[in-house]
Amino acid sequence: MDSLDFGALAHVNLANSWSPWMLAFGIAGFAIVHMLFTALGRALEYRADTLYGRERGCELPPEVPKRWPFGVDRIKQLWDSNADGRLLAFLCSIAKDHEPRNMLCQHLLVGPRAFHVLHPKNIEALLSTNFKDYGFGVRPSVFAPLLGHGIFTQGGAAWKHSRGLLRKQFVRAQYQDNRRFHEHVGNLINCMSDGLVDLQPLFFKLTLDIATDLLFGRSVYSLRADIDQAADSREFAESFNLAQEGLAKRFRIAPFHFMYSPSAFRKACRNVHHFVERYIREQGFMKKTIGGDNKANENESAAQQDSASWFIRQVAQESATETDLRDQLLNVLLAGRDTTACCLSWTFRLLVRHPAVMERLRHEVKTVMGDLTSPTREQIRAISFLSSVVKESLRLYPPVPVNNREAVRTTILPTGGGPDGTSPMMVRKGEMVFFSQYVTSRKKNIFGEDADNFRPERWETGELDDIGWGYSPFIGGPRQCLGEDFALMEVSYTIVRLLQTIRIIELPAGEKVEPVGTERQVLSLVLSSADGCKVAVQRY
Ligand code: HEM
Repeated sequence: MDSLDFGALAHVNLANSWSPWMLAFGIAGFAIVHMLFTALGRALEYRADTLYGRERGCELPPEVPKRWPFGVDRIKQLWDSNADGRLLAFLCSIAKDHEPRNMLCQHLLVGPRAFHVLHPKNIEALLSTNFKDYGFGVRPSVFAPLLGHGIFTQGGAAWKHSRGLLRKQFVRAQYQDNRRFHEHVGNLINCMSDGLVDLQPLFFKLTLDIATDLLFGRSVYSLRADIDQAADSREFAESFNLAQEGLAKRFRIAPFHFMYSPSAFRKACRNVHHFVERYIREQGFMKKTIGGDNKANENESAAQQDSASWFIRQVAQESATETDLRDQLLNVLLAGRDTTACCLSWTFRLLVRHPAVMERLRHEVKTVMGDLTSPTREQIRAISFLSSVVKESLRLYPPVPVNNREAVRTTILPTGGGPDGTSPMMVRKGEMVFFSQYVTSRKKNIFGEDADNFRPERWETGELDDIGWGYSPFIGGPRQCLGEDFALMEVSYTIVRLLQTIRIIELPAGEKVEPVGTERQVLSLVLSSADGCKVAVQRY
């Protein structure tokens, strides 16, 4: 019995002392088998993709030359040119080195292969024909702290829902008069007294005021900061700017974005969220959705539907929670605010440097408008040279100058591969495709020998009638900018009113005139001028 007892005891002890080891070995064994299977799966997938590409005649484009391991020299060049405010000029110079086809790929650090495509056929495949083969990669998590889940960061069914919901509101906005613009552009004009004015920061305030007015039905009135702006609106505007700067920093280091989340950035995001949530609650936009029943909103009175807050009310109807509603509005605010401000700012920078264009525009505004002071949509459309000026400004300075997508499955770009650059190119799952309207805009085989020059007349002669995917500052395909019409009307209205109310808007004495595209720029989420948009003004 005794010996039996000892044996049983020894067995138990042995089992106790061996079990953690066995567990560790088991886990390690499982991990190794898992890794082997994953590697095998990847190898098989890689081989199947290679065959798929070979059968379709796919070839790679040339690789961007690099001298140091992992392309560290290239990263340094990108970093330095960005710090110098000349990143896009640097990208253009690389494209020029590879004329005429400009199709390149590169590997940096240990990241996936990245393709750089400029050919309109490839842009069309990327954004339209093979739209479903691409996603945003890390974009959603880069933007998450401020934007949460909304149209700008979503994909798949969630994006489709957001798109359908918001599209209805933007269609409705097209039938509205320009009253909203009138008030805020009036505030802008009041901020300008005779002498030197930097228009760029004023345009950022203007577009924030207009966008918050459209989306929330309540403007934050940042152009009235020195008069009667409410304290909470001021805090929102400041926090939104700070949070956006933080997002731009995270975007710049995209694969390592999680490393940038300082407390000031997190606080700014929190302030923005609290402001919108408080407003939603105070106004009771979600009140009737308690218990998941938001049908009651459909019975809103006609007066409510017509009120200034129609946009937020409509979006609330199809939002499940307060957070969904908040996120959706912040997504649109981010998409629509800086882009429009940059467009206005570059347009005036160009106009004051091209006085003959400014003069002709003034003349056409006067001819159509006479002494009328509140331009309607129809009157704005009748000033046809205005649309050419804005188009040309968006060509040379697209507010979103560089963009990218990540392949969610292996797919094909129709051209650019092989020694003569005409073979299709295979993009494997996980690889990146970069495209740049800024660089494409300077291609002479698309826009002619004077592609680098500001010449709005090129849009009047019919020479660009077939431009198609060669010109897409609002991109195209299923994710085409929803605010295009709104933005163009906002920009046009502002230009008309400034020309009507300010007798002289010109280049200040001593201000530099550099060839288009050689000035210092700031590339954050959008493209702005490092030296602002300084003008000398004299009112009537
Ligand atoms: C000149 C001004 C503008 C330009 C150049 C512009 C450009 C763009 C571009 C390039 C995109 C695509 C981004 C991507 O998918 O990677 C986009 C998307 C979007 N834009 Fe604009 N935008 C402008 C103004 C506006 C305005 C004023 C609004 C709204 C008030 C707006 C709302 C949106 C929305 C909601 C999307 C997301 C569409 C989707 O993903 O389905 N944009 N815009």
